[in-house]
Amino acid sequence: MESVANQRIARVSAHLQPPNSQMEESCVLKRTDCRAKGGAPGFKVAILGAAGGIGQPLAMLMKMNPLVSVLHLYDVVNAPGVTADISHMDTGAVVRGFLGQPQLENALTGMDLVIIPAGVPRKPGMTRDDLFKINAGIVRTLCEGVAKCCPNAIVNLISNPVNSTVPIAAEVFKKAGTYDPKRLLGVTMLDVVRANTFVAEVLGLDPREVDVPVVGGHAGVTILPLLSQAKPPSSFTPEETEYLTKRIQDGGTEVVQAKAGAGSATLSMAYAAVKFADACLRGLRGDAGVVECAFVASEVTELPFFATKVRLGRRGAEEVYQLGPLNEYERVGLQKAKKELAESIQKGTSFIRK
Ligand SMILES: NC(=O)c1ccc[n+]([C@@H]2O[C@H](COP(=O)([O-])OP(=O)(O)OC[C@H]3O[C@@H](n4cnc5c(N)ncnc54)[C@H](O)[C@@H]3O)[C@@H](O)[C@H]2O)c1
Ligand SMILES: O=C(O)C[C@H](O)C(=O)O
Repeated sequence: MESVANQRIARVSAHLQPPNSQMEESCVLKRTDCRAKGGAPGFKVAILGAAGGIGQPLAMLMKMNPLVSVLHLYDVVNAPGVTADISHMDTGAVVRGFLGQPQLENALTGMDLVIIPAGVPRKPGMTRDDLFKINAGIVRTLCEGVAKCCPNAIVNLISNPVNSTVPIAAEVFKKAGTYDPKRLLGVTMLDVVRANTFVAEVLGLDPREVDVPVVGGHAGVTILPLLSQAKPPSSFTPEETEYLTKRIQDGGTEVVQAKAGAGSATLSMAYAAVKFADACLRGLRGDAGVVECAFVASEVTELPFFATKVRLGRRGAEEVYQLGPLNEYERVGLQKAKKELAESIQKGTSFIRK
């Protein structure tokens, strides 16, 4: 006769996620039989592209974030392995893995925040725009999933070229009738992280004491650090300004060249993505005064999207801040940035509208 325990196991095993079920077949006590069933309070976060160079350290850092109660890891490859690995960390978030397109909807349903680092990275000699051909379609498919399964989620879009993928996402959401410009944020945090680091080096400060706004977009000359607004207030020689601006604009290329064909920034990007996601979650929680730079729908310039400081709240980017006073060097940089940005935005928009 079947034991009561086995009957209970048979009853609950129907609820197992597919990536876990193979592993659980060999166990006598199944995970769903365990006594602790209640999740900690917190937010539900999905990472799309979770098995990648950014995705893996990002998943690890989000598993360590006390604001996260449920972490969904989705990829078209290797999601079960990354999920099994991360799920053994003794932090609060419950981790579930999802593999391939048929599991995208389950990965997204009920999510508060969706972070998207899915897509191919650069190799030496490529621009971010060279990634458009492959990544535009990936972002479209994933955003269609978001529109269907979690239309109220905040989206943090990392996949390059950000200057075009954010307009693509906006058009997908418009088409689905779910577009809320406040909830769609292109992640430019790595530019701020780099600016803080490089400025701190020049000034001989701890980078944690430095805050440099970086506006515009996320590629080459569209990355515009506002050194005149750096905190603590500092003056820079023309040589320092030129060196810092170029180094911040070329930070991504510096890493691509150093990795020599093995991809682009992953670890510093995961750090930056978590810094930004944490700010979004604090905003969602209702914390006051959460302000970061992001590439968002904007009326700050004549362009429909632009990166500036935004205030993050329960509805996403609740306030988009003006540029503030610029010096002559920055005004010239702004004109160059806008020219290139306009083309990249148009390219993204027409990819969906055509
Ligand atoms: N915004 C930024 O500041 C910033 C910084 C660094 C990198 N990036 C960009 O992030 C992207 C990812 O970089 P990476 O180094 O992690 O690349 P990677 O190749 O290491 O990882 C990408 C992951 O995406 C997955 N993927 C591909 N198609 C998918 C799909 N349809 N659905 C779900 N997952 C899919 C791949 O399987 C892979 O695991 C690139 O486009 C890169 O240019 C942006
Ligand atoms: O440079 C890249 O291709 C990746 C990313 O956008 C970065 O800034 O590091």
